[in-house]
Amino acid sequence: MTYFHTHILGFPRIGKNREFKKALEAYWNSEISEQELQNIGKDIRKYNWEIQKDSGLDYITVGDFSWYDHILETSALLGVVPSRFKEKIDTINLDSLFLMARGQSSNSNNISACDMTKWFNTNYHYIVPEFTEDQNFTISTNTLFEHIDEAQEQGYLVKPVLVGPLTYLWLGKASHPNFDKLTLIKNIIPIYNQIFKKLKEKNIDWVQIDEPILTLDLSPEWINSFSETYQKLNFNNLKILLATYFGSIEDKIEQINRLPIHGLHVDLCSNPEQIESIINQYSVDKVLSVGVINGRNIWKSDLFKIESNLNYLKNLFGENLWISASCSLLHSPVDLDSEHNIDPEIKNWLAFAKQKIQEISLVSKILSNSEDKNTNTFIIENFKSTQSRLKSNKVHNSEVQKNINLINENYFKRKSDYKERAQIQKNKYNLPLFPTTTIGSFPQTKEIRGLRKKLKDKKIDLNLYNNEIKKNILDCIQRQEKLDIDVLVHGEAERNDMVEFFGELLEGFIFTSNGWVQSYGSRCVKPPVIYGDVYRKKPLTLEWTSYAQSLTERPVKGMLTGPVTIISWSFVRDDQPIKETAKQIALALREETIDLEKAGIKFIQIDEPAFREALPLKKKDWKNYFDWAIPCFKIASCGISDETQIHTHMCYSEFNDIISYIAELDADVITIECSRSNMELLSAFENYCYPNEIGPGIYDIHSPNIPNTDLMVNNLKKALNFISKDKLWINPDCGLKTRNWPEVEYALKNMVLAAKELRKNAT
Ligand SMILES: Nc1nc2c(c(=O)[nH]1)N[C@@H](CNc1ccc(C(=O)N[C@@H](CCC(=O)N[C@@H](CCC(=O)N[C@@H](CCC(=O)O)C(=O)O)C(=O)O)C(=O)O)cc1)CN2
Ligand code: MET
Ligand SMILES: [Zn+2]
Repeated sequence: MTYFHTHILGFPRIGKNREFKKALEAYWNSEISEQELQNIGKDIRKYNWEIQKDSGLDYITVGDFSWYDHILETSALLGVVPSRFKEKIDTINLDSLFLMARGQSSNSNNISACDMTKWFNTNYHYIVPEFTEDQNFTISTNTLFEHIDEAQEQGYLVKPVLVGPLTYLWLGKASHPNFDKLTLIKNIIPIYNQIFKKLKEKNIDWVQIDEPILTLDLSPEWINSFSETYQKLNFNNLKILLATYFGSIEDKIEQINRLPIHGLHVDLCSNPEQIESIINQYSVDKVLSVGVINGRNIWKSDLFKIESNLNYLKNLFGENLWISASCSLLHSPVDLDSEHNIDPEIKNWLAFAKQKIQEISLVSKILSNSEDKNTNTFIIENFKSTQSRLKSNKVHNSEVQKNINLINENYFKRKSDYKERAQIQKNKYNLPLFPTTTIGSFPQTKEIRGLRKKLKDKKIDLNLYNNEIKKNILDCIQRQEKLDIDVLVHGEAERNDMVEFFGELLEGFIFTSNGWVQSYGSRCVKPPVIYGDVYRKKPLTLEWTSYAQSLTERPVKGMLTGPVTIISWSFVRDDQPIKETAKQIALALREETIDLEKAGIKFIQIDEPAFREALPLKKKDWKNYFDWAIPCFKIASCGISDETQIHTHMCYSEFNDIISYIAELDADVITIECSRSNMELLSAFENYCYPNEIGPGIYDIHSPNIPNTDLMVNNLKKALNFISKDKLWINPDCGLKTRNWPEVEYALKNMVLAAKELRKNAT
């Protein structure tokens, strides 16, 4: 009987009940000691490893745990600390990691945090390494080795995971634009060799090296550097499993096959077709680990389908075929067994990280024709679930289909073009030059969150909850009036999250009680699940927005999340193309904008912060994406009259290469994050002659450091080099929900003063 090894690339580090978040924040608030924090980490790892062992995985993956982020952890391992921290960091310890991730602000000394950015096309964020030309690398922490000892002491067969040297370099930023960070590879290789030596001393057999950049469009220099680097790495008789994920490596399989590695992991969920090229070019004498269980969604896998797809590979590779999930399970919630409120029919269709591990094990058993009774029971259960989902009448709704069929070209067009609209809007609203606004959310205080928790636990009723939220909205409006902001917002107090909130209100979604996924550091999200056709049964935001507008003479901007972002930050259906689901969401949002307009709301923002992140990793796939993403935004935003002003907001964006597509969205105003690039990002808007109005974020809301008015004025003057004065808005770079009120009031006071200062000079 042939045996097929099983493993995962990584497991969520947040614990079954977000023990990670709670411990981390308690430690930062000095409520627990470092020892207590470390003990909680140990418990989480123990739990994670037990799950892998109990399900019968052959290797336990170690090295995926970090108290903040695994790229930051790699920087710590390799001793990469930006010079501004050097005075504070002697030897690298846990606090050094937090200092780099969060920066430090004190009266005397502000040290800015390292940049944080999106992890490929996911909603996870990593801390960006910073490299200088004379960058030194030395092994500087023992965390990885200690975790290996810990797992071995518990009796596990350990497969450590390392971020590959080229992926690590690629993800970092060079200290100045003319310095090619790839030249640093020669300094990194010896350190990896020392790490391999240490791993060998620990009797490690297989090591997983993650090189996900192999799924990107890479320049020839970077591709060639793979063979040079891997030739120079001295694996010390360790066996190397090179892990790729999030896309296809078919364009590089020839080079990969020549690397002195012993195994390759490929993601057959994001790109099943690549298997053809792999079969043709990859040597069957090496291990092929197939990622057949999707690490990015929550659906039970169809095990029979997987089996039939793998039959050919099974014969070809024999025992060299390994079974795994497509990518690290970091992107899945931990355990479906913690869910007690999901409709049982739908719950039966789901699998979280723990259940996905069981599926991996089952696939291996099915392939080996294992006859044990347990396996058979599971397989029959799996078959029943997948059939039940296929046949359920909960999924399809003919009314929704009818409305989708009504979509015609008028749905994608505002009545007049931007120039005419702008004139109409200018005459009507009479806003000052350089109008001020914010991005939507105001502080989500402990009280607001506590209130929602009490509502959930049925300790208060909905009436009381709504009244308390109304008080918050009133307070938020009054504070904005006092600050003299021009276009107000209601503050989003009623929203747990900008996507989950809409998921809870729209039909076709379910939401979980405990399906948390790490987004960055201690911050998590609970992505809602789209299981069926989406539609709007009743207005979503109308009541809150109208209430806010009733409290003030100033305009209140309605606040919606756009179709691309709702899709990207939810778990989506895999039984129809994403663009179909996006269209349904767009129609629901269109109905909402029409209702808002009818109720007298003159400004409506449709947030699309995930517009860039959702872009396919390879340029050849961009057109396909824009062909649905842009029309969906337009379906949502074009149902209203010329005088209603549409805003959109994007953050974490590299705009240069997609600016023309952003212009196609034709939002009247776009507010964007660019304070961290010192307004340089705006050159894209200038070069392209961006036609509509722009609000470049004037300060970084992710940091507690707040610039004074002079600095803001300076930055705005820079912005005026790129944007004409009649098109410039003034706003922070993102929502303010993670900040506290004193910070927010101080920052916005400075911001409004900066606007006034600029107006003085402009007239
Ligand atoms: N989905 C999404 N993705 C995004 C963003 C975003 O806003 N949403 N922004 C960017 C940055 N990412 C972010 C991700 C998460 C958070 C964030 O603040 N998350 C909160 C959770 C938000 C939430 O759901 N809050 C719930 C409360 C959930 C909770 O923890 N409840 C406590 C009790 C509440 C208390 O007493 O404090 C419990 O159950 O024990 C609510 O407000 O109702 C957190 O981790 O703390 C911020 C930014 C990019 N990606
Ligand atoms: C991540 S983008 C956030 C936009 C949202 N309107 C907010 O202000 O929080
Ligand atoms: Zn934002």
